[in-house]
Amino acid sequence: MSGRLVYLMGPSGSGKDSLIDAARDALAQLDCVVARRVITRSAESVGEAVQGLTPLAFAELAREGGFALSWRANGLDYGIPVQIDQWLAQGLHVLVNGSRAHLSLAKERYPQLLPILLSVDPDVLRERLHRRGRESREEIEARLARNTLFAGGAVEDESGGIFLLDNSAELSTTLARLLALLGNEGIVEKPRSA
Ligand SMILES: Nc1ncnc2c1ncn2[C@@H]1O[C@H](COP(=O)(O)OP(=O)(O)OP(=O)(O)O)[C@@H](O)[C@H]1O
Ligand SMILES: O=P(O)(O)OC[C@H]1O[C@H](OP(=O)(O)O)[C@H](O)[C@@H]1O
Repeated sequence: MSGRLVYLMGPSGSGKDSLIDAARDALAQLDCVVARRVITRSAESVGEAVQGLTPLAFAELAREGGFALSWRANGLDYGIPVQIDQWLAQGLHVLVNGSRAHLSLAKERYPQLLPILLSVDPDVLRERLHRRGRESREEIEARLARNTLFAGGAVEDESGGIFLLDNSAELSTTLARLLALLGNEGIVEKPRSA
């Protein structure tokens, strides 16, 4: 039986990495693996544990079929290693930190994927990006501007089967709601044989 791809997306700064980190132990109990992304981001950047590659090395890996999913955003290339297909085939669930713009292509490859959109109040988002301090002021403005591409669009629409998760308040509240959602979708701890 194959596992389910959990596709977590949302604006830069909405808290995807924080939520994934907070959920890591609980996800392991649910046989849900978190995919490690490959990003052409400099190794000095603060943030999630990713594999950093040069644009050239990234392109080479993409040509060799190394990515199950890949996209370009915020001036960077992002890739999800093709290894996730093995995990899914083994019955493990896989959570990816995805891109809103890439959702429709991701759905083509993984029709059963569970799309979750993390959102946050715009003023809170700006404040969190500045406080995190990973990007320059200009880069932060570009990231905030990118959100207008999605405002009011299909990706915000729950009727398209996308689950909306608000992270404007406490992370622990968002975590509890994420785990409840996964449970409702049948992603539950498997009974262990003695
Ligand atoms: N519920 C929350 N309450 C307060 N601060 C939060 C909350 N969730 C996340 N943060 C903080 O907001 C900032 C952005 O969070 P995070 O880096 O997890 O976002 P992200 O969606 O992964 O962004 P990106 O896509 O750019 O990597 C971080 O400094 C994080 O500590
Ligand atoms: O704007 P959209 O298409 O949703 O996504 C763009 C990409 O930017 C963010 O990454 P990061 O802030 O560079 O870590 C997201 O995680 C995503 O991968």
